[in-house]
Amino acid sequence: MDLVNHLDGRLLMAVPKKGRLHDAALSLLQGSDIQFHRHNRLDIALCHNLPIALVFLGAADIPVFVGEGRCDLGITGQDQVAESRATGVEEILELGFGKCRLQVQVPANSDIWDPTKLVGKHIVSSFTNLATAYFRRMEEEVYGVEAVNGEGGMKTVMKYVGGSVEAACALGVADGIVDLVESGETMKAAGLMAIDTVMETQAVLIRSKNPRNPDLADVIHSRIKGVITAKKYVLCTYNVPRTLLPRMHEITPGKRAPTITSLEDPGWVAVNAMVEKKKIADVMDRLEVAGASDILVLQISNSRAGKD
Ligand SMILES: Nc1ncnc2c1ncn2[C@@H]1O[C@H](COP(=O)(O)OP(=O)(O)OP(=O)(O)O)[C@@H](O)[C@H]1O
Ligand SMILES: O=P(O)(O)OC[C@H]1O[C@H](OP(=O)(O)OP(=O)(O)O)[C@H](O)[C@@H]1O
Ligand SMILES: [Mg+2]
Repeated sequence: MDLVNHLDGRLLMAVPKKGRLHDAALSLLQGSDIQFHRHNRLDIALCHNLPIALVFLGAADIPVFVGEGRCDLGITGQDQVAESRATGVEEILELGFGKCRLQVQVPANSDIWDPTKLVGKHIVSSFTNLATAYFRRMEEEVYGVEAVNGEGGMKTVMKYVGGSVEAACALGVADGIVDLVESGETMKAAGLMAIDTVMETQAVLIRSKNPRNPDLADVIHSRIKGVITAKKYVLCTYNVPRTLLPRMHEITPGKRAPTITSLEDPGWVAVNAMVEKKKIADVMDRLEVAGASDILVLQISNSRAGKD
């Protein structure tokens, strides 16, 4: 198949080809009804039902491709967007997965508790741009702005490695590292401790500032937003005496406002409100105490909020 000719006129969407963001990104595409078949080993897949092609790339390369306008949309980490320094990229939607922190780490048995103590030493990271900017700030604290930006410049030595960054201290290559931490298991296993956070990150939907088909990019944005909202919220419905509505409104304000429907009994109303999944048990307890009855919670399989 001549894939290149088939790409003409299609919106190109970059998706992490492996790693921590791959599965969750594919599940978002599935929820958004972006149908495709990826041939074995091919990094480009045409969608059957939309004029879109998916491009499977490393998470670090995605902001670069989108920033240069070679792809129109992409899913990657905020850390990768910041590290790439891509200027042609907009972060348009936080996706709620791939949450972790980029942290400065040192051997747990070392006496370095303060990151300024790493100034002038050897640092290893996959995020050398972010780490360099961070240590420039530390050096400015230690030596003053002029000394750091003048002749001689940075004294901290920065080295790039593409993975398994945690091994660098044990191998004697680094005094400290800058790497991602989620559960802390990897850091602990490597005998390291975190002494500062460079940035918090999660996966984001990014968009080129000049997408090929802005209307289709908006449609995909809106579909993905709908899937995320549906995952985050449940629909809570209950009956309540009309006189208690002000209190109920406080407990379930909904996303915009709750929907109130009259019942045959003129003294009663039915209420529908979206509630964040993580708060629903507490909300149900409070509704019950406040006098609501027939409380039901329904899963939302998809959603579309419309224009804000
Ligand atoms: N432990 C983690 N928990 C949550 N999100 C993470 C974690 N590690 C990385 N990420 C996020 O995923 C992005 C891609 O990192 P990942 O390590 O999956 O990619 P990779 O290095 O291309 O793949 P691999 O490590 O499999 O070679 C990171 O930039 C970060 O945003
Ligand atoms: O705090 P934790 O839950 O242990 O997660 C953090 C680890 O996850 C990522 O590594 P990954 O699995 O991508 O391996 P890599 O180092 O080879 O990239 C990251 O680079 C950390 O090493
Ligand atoms: Mg990795």
